[in-house]
Amino acid sequence: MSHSERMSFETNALLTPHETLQMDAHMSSSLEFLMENAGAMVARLIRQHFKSCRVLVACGPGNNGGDGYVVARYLQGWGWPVSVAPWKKPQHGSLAARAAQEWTGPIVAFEAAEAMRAELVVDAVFGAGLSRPLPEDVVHFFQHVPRCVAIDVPSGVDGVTGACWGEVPQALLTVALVRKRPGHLLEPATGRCGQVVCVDIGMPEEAFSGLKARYWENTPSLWPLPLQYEQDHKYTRGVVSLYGGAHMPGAARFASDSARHTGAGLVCVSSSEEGAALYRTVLPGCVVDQKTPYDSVKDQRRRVWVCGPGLTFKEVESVLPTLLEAQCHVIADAGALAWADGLPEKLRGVKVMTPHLGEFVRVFGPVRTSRLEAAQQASKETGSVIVLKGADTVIAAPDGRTAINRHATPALATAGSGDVLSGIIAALCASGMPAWEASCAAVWIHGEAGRQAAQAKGGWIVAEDLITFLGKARHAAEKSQKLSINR
Ligand SMILES: NC(=O)C1=CN([C@@H]2O[C@H](COP(=O)(O)OP(=O)(O)OC[C@H]3O[C@@H](n4cnc5c(N)ncnc54)[C@H](O)[C@@H]3O)[C@@H](O)[C@H]2O)[C@@H](O)CC1
Ligand SMILES: Nc1ncnc2c1ncn2[C@@H]1O[C@H](COP(=O)(O)OP(=O)(O)O)[C@@H](O)[C@H]1O
Ligand SMILES: [K+]
Repeated sequence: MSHSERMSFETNALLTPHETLQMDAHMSSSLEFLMENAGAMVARLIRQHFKSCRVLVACGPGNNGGDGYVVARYLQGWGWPVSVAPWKKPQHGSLAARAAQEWTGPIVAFEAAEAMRAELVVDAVFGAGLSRPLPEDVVHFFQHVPRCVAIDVPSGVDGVTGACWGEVPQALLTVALVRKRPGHLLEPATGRCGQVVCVDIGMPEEAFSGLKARYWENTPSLWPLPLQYEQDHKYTRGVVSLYGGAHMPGAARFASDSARHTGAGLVCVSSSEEGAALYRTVLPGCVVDQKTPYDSVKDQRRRVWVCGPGLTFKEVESVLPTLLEAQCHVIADAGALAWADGLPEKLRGVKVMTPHLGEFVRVFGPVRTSRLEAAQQASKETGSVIVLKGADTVIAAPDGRTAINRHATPALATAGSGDVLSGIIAALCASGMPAWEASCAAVWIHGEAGRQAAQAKGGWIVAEDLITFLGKARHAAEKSQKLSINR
C-alpha cells in the first residue's frame, strides 16, 4: 500500500463536493441520522460561541437547508428565540423536506427586513457544490445580515476552488462537516469564512471506502521527514548545488544559507571567475568553484540544483539546459522562470517550479480558471511539481495530489523570502524526499520559520531572520511527527 493510499482521508485530507456526493450515495440509509447529527453539532457550536439571541435560519431547498431546519429545532429546544426563512421549499419527499416538517416554530419571509431584525443569521441556503451565480435575492438578503454562521460554506463559495459566485455572505464562523473543503483554505473564500471549525457528524469509516484523497491541508503528517542517524556524514545528509550569478549574489546567498540551515550536508556553489572570488568571501560555509556546468554535473554527488535565484537570462541559458540534459533534480525559481517566458516546454525535466502568481502568468499565460486548477493543469502538462506561492500556497503534483498551505504569515512578504524557500526545497530533495513531499515540507517549514522569526522579532522580519529560524522550524515539524533527532 502506498503512502498516499494509507493516509486517504486522514483528518488533514480535504473533501470535494463530488466526494461528499459519493459518500452520501454510499450511506443513503443513514443520511437522516447524519443530517440530524450535523444540525445538532452546528447548534452546539453556536451555543458555545454566542449568547442566546434572536436567530434567523435561512434555509435552501437542498440538504444544506435540511441541516438548517435541524439547527433551528435544537436552538429552540434550548429556549432560544428562533425563526426560519426558507429561500425555496425543499422538494416534496426529500430528506430536507422531512427535516422541514419537523420544524414547528415560526416561518418568516426570506426578506432583508427579517434579516435585519435578527441578531444572528444561520446561512443554510447552499452548500459547497453550487456551480452557478448566487441568485440576486440571496445576495440582497445577506447584505442585511448582522452576524452570520455558515453551514458547510458561506452560500456562493465554490468548495473546490475557493472562488465566490458573486457577493457571498461574510461569516464569523463556518462549520465544516466531516472534513474541511479545499475552498476553505483558498482565497477569496477564506476571507469570507471567518473561523472554520470542522465537526465530526458520526460518518462511519466505510463511507470513505472507494474514495482516494487528492487534496490535503499541508500539515507535517503529510510528509515524513528523514531522521538524523548516528552514522550520518555530510554526503548522506545530501548535497545541494547552485550556480551563483555574477550580478546579484544576495539571492544565491539566501538559497545556499537556507539549504544549509535546513540540514543539507554540503552546499556547492559554482560561478564565473569574477563571481567565485565574491562567493568565497560571503559564503565561508560553502564549497565554491569555477567549474562549468558541464564539469559540475560529472560529479554524481551533485544531483540536486537550485537554478534561478539571482541569475540573468544569459546565465540561466548557460546553465539550465546542461543540468536538464544531465537529468539533475532542478528546483527552478526566479531567473529560470523568466527565462521560460511564455514557453513552459523550455522547463521540461525540471522537478519543482516555485512561481509566485506573476511568474506563473509569465510562464504559463493568464489564469482563466482558478489558481488551484491552473497550478494542477501546469503540473500535469510539464510533469513538474508546481509550488504556486502566496498566502494560500498551492503545491500540485503531476499525478493530481494537491496540498494547500495556510501555515504561514504575512511577515514572509519580504524580498528574498522566495530564495529561502527554494533552498529549503533543495535541501529536502537532497535528503532523499520525493519532490512533492519535499516541496510540501519546505513550504510548511518556511511558514513555521516565518512565524517563529516574527514572534521573536516583534512582527517584522527580513529574509536573514527567516534563515536563522529554519533549524528550529524543522525541529518543530519533527516534534509534531514525534520524530526524535537524538535517537
Ligand atoms: N455527507 C455530508 O457531508 C453531509 C452533508 N450534509 C449537507 O448536505 C449539503 C449538500 O446538500 P445538497 O447536495 O443538497 O446541496 P445544497 O443544499 O447546496 O442544495 C442545492 C440545491 O439547491 C438547488 N439550487 C442551486 N442553485 C439554485 C438556483 N440558482 N436556483 C434554484 N435552485 C438552485 C439545487 O438544484 C439543489 O436542489 C451540505 O452542504 C451539508 O450541509 C448534511 O445533511 C449531513 C451529511
Ligand atoms: N501574505 C503572505 N502570507 C503568507 N505568505 C506569504 C505572503 N506573502 C508572501 N508570502 C510567501 O513569501 C514568499 C515570497 O516569495 P517571492 O514572491 O518569490 O519573493 P522574493 O522573490 O522576493 O524572494 C513565498 O513563499 C510566499 O508564499
Ligand atoms: K451554507
